[in-house]
Amino acid sequence: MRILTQSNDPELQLRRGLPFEEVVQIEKGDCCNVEEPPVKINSGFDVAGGIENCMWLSSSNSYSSVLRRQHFLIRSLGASFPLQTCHNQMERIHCASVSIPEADAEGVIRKITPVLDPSRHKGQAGRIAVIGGCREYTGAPYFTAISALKIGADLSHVFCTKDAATVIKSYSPELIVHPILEESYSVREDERETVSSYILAEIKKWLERFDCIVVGPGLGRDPFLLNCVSDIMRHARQLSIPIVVDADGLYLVTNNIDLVRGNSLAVLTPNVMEYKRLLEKVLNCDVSNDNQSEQLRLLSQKIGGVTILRKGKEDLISDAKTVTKVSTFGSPRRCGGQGDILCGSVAVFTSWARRYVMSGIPSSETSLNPLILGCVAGSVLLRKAASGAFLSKKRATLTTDIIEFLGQSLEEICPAK
Ligand SMILES: NC(=O)C1=CN([C@@H]2O[C@H](COP(=O)(O)OP(=O)(O)OC[C@H]3O[C@@H](n4cnc5c(N)ncnc54)[C@H](OP(=O)(O)O)[C@@H]3O)[C@@H](O)[C@H]2O)[C@@H](O)CC1
Ligand SMILES: Nc1ncnc2c1ncn2[C@@H]1O[C@H](COP(=O)(O)OP(=O)(O)OP(=O)(O)O)[C@@H](O)[C@H]1O
Ligand SMILES: [Mg+2]
Repeated sequence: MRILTQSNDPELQLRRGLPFEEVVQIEKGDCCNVEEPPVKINSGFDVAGGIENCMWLSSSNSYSSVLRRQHFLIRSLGASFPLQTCHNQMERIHCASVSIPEADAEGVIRKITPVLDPSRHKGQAGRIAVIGGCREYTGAPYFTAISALKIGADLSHVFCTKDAATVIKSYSPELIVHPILEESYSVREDERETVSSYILAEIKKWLERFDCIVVGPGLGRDPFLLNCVSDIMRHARQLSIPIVVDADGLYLVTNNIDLVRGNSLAVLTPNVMEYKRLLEKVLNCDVSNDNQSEQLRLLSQKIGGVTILRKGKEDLISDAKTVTKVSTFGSPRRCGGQGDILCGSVAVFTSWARRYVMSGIPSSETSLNPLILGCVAGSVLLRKAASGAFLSKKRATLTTDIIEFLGQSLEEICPAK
């Protein structure tokens, strides 16, 4: 038997003309007769003699049946490999790649979505704040804030610059827009200290009322503005307010990772590029497609266990302890703004998941990190709304169309009693 020595990717093996061998699942600790000694999986434990979750591929069957069987066996593994130490050249795991378990995302939504109880009052279904919106970007903070409302939050605030405030207010009377932030061009050098103190004091009046804040959509990269937002993030952390960091908030955090390091109430939602930049900065390595699960978990661990939702064709989610994914629904349309919807969705569901977990209802979900639950729920709802919008609008699908499908998508998963 030969373990895949070149790569986890059977297709790559094929291209290299290497033969496959019988697909065999080896139970943990089994010994097996292999012509070659088992390859050491550099994961802090020795597999010589006993095999830990290794896979072989068969040369007797056709490639597709091999791949099918391999996927079946991998799914049955459901294993979580121990952490890999990350060198500049990620050590390759010499076993077929292990698929990441799919979350029961709709089940999570049904569990954590609160009933519309007539005895509850305004605000109890969620108060969300978006910190973002500048001269250049006004759509993103609107997408995030209105999505939170459309999903079921009671109040949605936007803290943005003066230039952006009038524009965002004009998009919707539903949003409470605070023109508090400033960019460098509108602040004299000698006033910066005073202005940034004023900005923090103004936001402090509101912060502790929020169940979750989203930092980044349409924030832009103005140094003065980002410095003020850093102070706001530190204050939110002192108040133990959950925080979702997206878009230019990730630009800020990637360059100041201590803003979120070790914050168990922080969720990062990087897209492909933002993830690449974060990985380079924190782990000093490239994105590896061979062991996405371990790499994501290691990244989260290196940042002290923050929850990371790696956006993409499949949304991968980890808090360094668990790794799960959401790959259902989705649409082939890649219009700008879908990530903004996602972080608004994650913010609402995270606040609901925390209430659910703190309610003490005995359930398998209550043992999970509520931020993981919020990411799973936030992701599947965005993806379901995107697929609904695409079915109706096809290539003309816009982010505003997807937002219009959020309510119906949630209703289909979890009907309002
Ligand atoms: N209507 C509005 O107001 C909206 C405002 N928004 C706000 O804009 C700000 C910047 O956000 P962003 O997404 O444009 O910047 P970022 O993600 O750094 O991409 C930079 C470059 O990376 C690349 N790239 C991106 N994705 C990739 C992929 N999947 N796979 C491969 N490559 C990929 C791509 O480069 P290229 O393709 O040109 O090589 C892209 O140009 C931020 O504050 C956000 O909130 C947006 O939310 C949209 C709606
Ligand atoms: N190739 C894909 N196929 C299906 N769904 C995808 C694909 N890429 C992303 N998605 C879905 O779209 C969501 C947003 O991902 P995207 O990469 O567009 O974020 P973003 O670049 O931050 O968006 P924004 O334009 O708002 O900044 C993801 O959470 C994922 O569910
Ligand atoms: Mg984005």
